[in-house]
Formats: sequence, structure tokens, C-alpha cells
Amino acid sequence: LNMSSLQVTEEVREHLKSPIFDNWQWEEAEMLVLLQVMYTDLDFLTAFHIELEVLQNFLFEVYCHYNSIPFHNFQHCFCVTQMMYGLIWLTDLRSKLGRIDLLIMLTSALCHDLDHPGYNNVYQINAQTDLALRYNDISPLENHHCAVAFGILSKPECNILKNLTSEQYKHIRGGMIKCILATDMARHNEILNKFKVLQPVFNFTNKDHKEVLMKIMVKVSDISNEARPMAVAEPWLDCLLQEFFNQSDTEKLKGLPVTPFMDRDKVSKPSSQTNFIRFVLLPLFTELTKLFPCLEQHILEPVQRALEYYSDMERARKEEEEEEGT
Ligand SMILES: COc1ccc(NC(=O)[C@H](C)Nc2nc3c(cnn3-c3ccccc3C)c(=O)[nH]2)cc1
Ligand SMILES: [Zn+2]
Repeated sequence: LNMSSLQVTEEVREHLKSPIFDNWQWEEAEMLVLLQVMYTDLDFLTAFHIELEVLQNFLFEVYCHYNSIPFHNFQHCFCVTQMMYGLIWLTDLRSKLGRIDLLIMLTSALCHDLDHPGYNNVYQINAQTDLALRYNDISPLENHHCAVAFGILSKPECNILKNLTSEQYKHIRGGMIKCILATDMARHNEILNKFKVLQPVFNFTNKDHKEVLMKIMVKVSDISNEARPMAVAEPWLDCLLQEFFNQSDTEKLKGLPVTPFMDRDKVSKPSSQTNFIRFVLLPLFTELTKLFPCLEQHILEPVQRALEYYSDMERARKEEEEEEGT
């Protein structure tokens, strides 16, 4: 895999900074080069003395540790990292946070679902898997993703952090652990409520304020598919439901409890998505937009359009059912 082969045009570099970037147009090998562009364009290589070859080894090793499953695969990793990259430029975070915090956010996005098995925490705990056993039922997946990330970084040829001071390394390790563990949706309300308290009085020099914002930015990037054009977002929902249905099929086979919004006999795509957008996405994106008003047009409005799209679909389906019922 010759990473420097693909010459990235200026136009692609600019497009890479926008939330309308379409992942479905790109091969995985090209995505690896685009990830390399993100690290170089944010000046991480010069700032942290990262050798290009070590970055390429790191990115390739990350690529190898994502599994070929319907949703939580390397394409999802790329989307989340690309959204994080876009948000950093759109909000001009480079002028508000230190470069080391940007490195934490981008690398957390890149690593946040490493080696995801396609079965969520509820399954891990109910099925008493090795991961649930190892992590005592406490965010088993997110603990695993983070441990795999630092397993990769422990290899000298992949260690992009090797030329940092021990102070810097401690700060990055602590930040990545907090940000990756924050992607457990069971903690969604805990983290959003903390941000809601801080947002009106947000202080970019306050350590605790910055920590909550970094967690929110990784969370927003992680579940942001619906902020992309519908042609890009809708296939992601099909992939997600495929993975959820695989899990609920397995749970039924094993006699384990089945999560309602994962049950292929119960889930309707439009109604589950309207609920998700209304009760999870919009409150989260609205709060972040209060801190960065420029995000209104880039992520809030697309999500509001997505809500209308799925609400119309839901209404049409209901009318069809009523006609069939008569
Ligand atoms: C509070 O914890 C929750 C809340 C909602 C959901 N998921 C849903 O409501 C449904 C299945 N929809 C949904 N879920 C989504 C999306 C993006 N990521 N994502 C997702 C994927 C895996 C685990 C959790 C979530 C939220 C999306 O666009 N839609 C899953 C966990
Ligand atoms: Zn994810």
C-alpha cells in the first residue's frame, strides 16, 4: 500500500474540512491518505516531531484493527474522524484550544471504536463475554477500544507519541481515555447535562470546561451521520440496523433479552430515527451550536431536514397501513 501515491488536490483538501464529505466515493486505501492529510494539515507532525513513516504505520495498524462488520468498521472510523476534522476548522478550535487537545480529539475519534465486535455493551454484559468479564461490565467496549489504541501505540514503529515529553504523553493518554470512554451512549445524558451547565459560562482556559467540550465534540462526531447529505447518511442507517438485527437474531438464538429498537420484528426505520433525532441528536447539536453559532447551518439545519425527511416517511407509512387496514 503506497500511501504517498495518491496526490491529494487542493480541492480535495478543502472538501475534507466540510461535513458534506461523501465517504462512499472513496476506497479505504485513499481514506488512509486522507487521514494522513488531516494530521499534516493540522501541523501535528512538526509540533510533535512525528515522522511521516511512523504516522503511516500507525494509521495502517488502526485500519487493520477495525473489523469487517456492517456499521462499526473502518469507514465509520473515517467518517467520525473526518467530521471531527471538519468541526475543528468550522469552529476555529485551533485559536481556542491548544494543539495537544486537538491531537487528543482527532486521535480519539480515529481510535474510538477499535476492534468493535458488532455486538453492543448490553450484549457483552448479558452474554457474559470475555470483555464484560475483563472490564467488570463497566463500558466493556469503550474500555477495549481504548486499550487496543494504546496497544498499537506501544509498538515503536507505530508510536506517534514517542517524541513527546512525559508530561505531554500523560496529558494525551488521560485525554484519550476520557474522550473514548465518553462515547458510551449509556453516559449520554450525564455528559450532555454537564455541558448544558457549563455552556452559558464557558471558559476556554478552564481545564474542566475544556474536558467536557472535548468529550462532546467526540460524541457529536460519533453520531453525526444525519448531519451529512441524505444520500450519504441514509445508507449508514441501513448498515446500523443490519448490525443491530445481527445482534438481536443472536440474542433470540441464545435466549438473551432483546433490545426493542434492535428487533427486526419491531423496528420501523423511520420511527426509530425520528425518535433518535428528536430526543438524542437535536438536543446535543443544539447545545453545541449555542457555543459555536456557525454550526447552525453546517450541522443543525441538515439534522432538522433529516427529521422532516423521516417524519414524512413515517407519516406515509402510517397512511399506507391505514389504507391496507380498511
Ligand atoms: C441513549 O442510548 C442510545 C440512544 C439511541 C440509540 N440508537 C437509536 O435510537 C437508533 C437505532 N438510531 C440511531 N443510532 C445511531 C445513529 C448513529 N449512531 N447511532 C448509534 C450507534 C451505535 C450505538 C449507539 C448509537 C446512538 C443513528 O443515526 N440512529 C442507541 C443508544
Ligand atoms: Zn462510533
